Amino acid sequence: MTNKYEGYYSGKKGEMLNNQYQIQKELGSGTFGSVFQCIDKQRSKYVAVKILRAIDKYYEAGQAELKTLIQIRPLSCQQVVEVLDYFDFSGHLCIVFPLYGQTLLELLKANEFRGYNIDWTRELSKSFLLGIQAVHSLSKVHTDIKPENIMSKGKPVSTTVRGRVFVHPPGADLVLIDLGSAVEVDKRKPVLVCTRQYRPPEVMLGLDFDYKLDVWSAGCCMFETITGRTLFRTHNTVCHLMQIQKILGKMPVNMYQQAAQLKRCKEIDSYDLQTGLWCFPSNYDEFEKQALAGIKTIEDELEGNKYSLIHLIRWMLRWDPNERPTIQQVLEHPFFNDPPRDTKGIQTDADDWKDVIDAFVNGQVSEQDFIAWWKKVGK
Ligand SMILES: Nc1ncnc2c1ncn2[C@@H]1O[C@H](COP(=O)(O)OP(=O)(O)OP(=O)(O)O)[C@@H](O)[C@H]1O
Repeated sequence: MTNKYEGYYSGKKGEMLNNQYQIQKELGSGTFGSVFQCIDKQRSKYVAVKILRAIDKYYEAGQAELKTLIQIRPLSCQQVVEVLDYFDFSGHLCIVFPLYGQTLLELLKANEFRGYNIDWTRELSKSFLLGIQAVHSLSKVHTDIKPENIMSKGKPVSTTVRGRVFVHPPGADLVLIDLGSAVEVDKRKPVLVCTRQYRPPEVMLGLDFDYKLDVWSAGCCMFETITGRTLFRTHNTVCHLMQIQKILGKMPVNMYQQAAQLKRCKEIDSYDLQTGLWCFPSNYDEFEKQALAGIKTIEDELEGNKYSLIHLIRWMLRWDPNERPTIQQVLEHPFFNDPPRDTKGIQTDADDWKDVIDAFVNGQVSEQDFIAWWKKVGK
């Protein structure tokens, strides 16, 4: 039955869709529709059926998602959701996917938000970055990279390491889902895309965005994978920009100048041109002040981890999208070539390299020079 006002389909257990898919239970729902676990009666296997809302704009969004899914199929990328079938059912566009395990958010929750160790973080990140790379190869920006849109392919398993149980995907197989917000890079419009916590500054400022939007969001997801914590926790744009400022330092003035010229950012008055700082808006919540006080620099937040990871996340989280690496550069970063290490041994390389780190943080060493040095010292 369709909810007349919101257009969601409320599927009942046992109901047949398209004479082939029998509904078992609802797996989740989002802005665009609901996802049900079903049994494919023809192939005798479980599948996930996304039933788009029966409202024109969501039907059209579903068609756009389908188009991207079909375009990406020839790449045979194992890290992007696969489309198995699609059909119209009572005015709802339905898309059939393999049944995956749990979202990265659910996995982090199952581990009580303790985060994964560095070796798991490397493998899990590589997996979803390859998914993003496939989307970018179609000249599209995903625009909604977040732990809820990254899923374990298989049913998660529990492993005990030194008395501690942790839940993880079998292998490190993750898959990027929800291509419903993907936009062609040439046809993108300066609209408010991306889920709040993973939204980069250029989107908040109303500037044009491109592939580097996904790089920012992926950096936030990598931070969350290693720490178990969401990097930016706020619902207010200015407070969000202030949190970024606390972590990364001052926003480049040219970004303010562009935003002021384009006049798409209604919070622009909270930027103080004299000090070059974002300042609390009049409508901020006391909670926002506390959240800001709890924020440290990336180096402090990730203290105790290998510097290659700290360096990479810092690079992915540059204010200026032009200074962020491409997904290709991310995947080629030394972090992904580090030999796996046991959690006990990883402590920190940072002490050995303090001078180079300081030079990088102070802007005296460029990314390229840093990587060249890195390769030279055999890392
Ligand atoms: N193939 C799948 N297997 C198992 N569960 C799935 C699958 N696809 C989606 N889900 C579940 O359904 C939820 C919603 O899916 P999806 O993100 O595609 O919907 P949406 O309406 O586009 O959401 P959003 O509002 O985030 O854009 C997911 O977070 C996940 O929990």
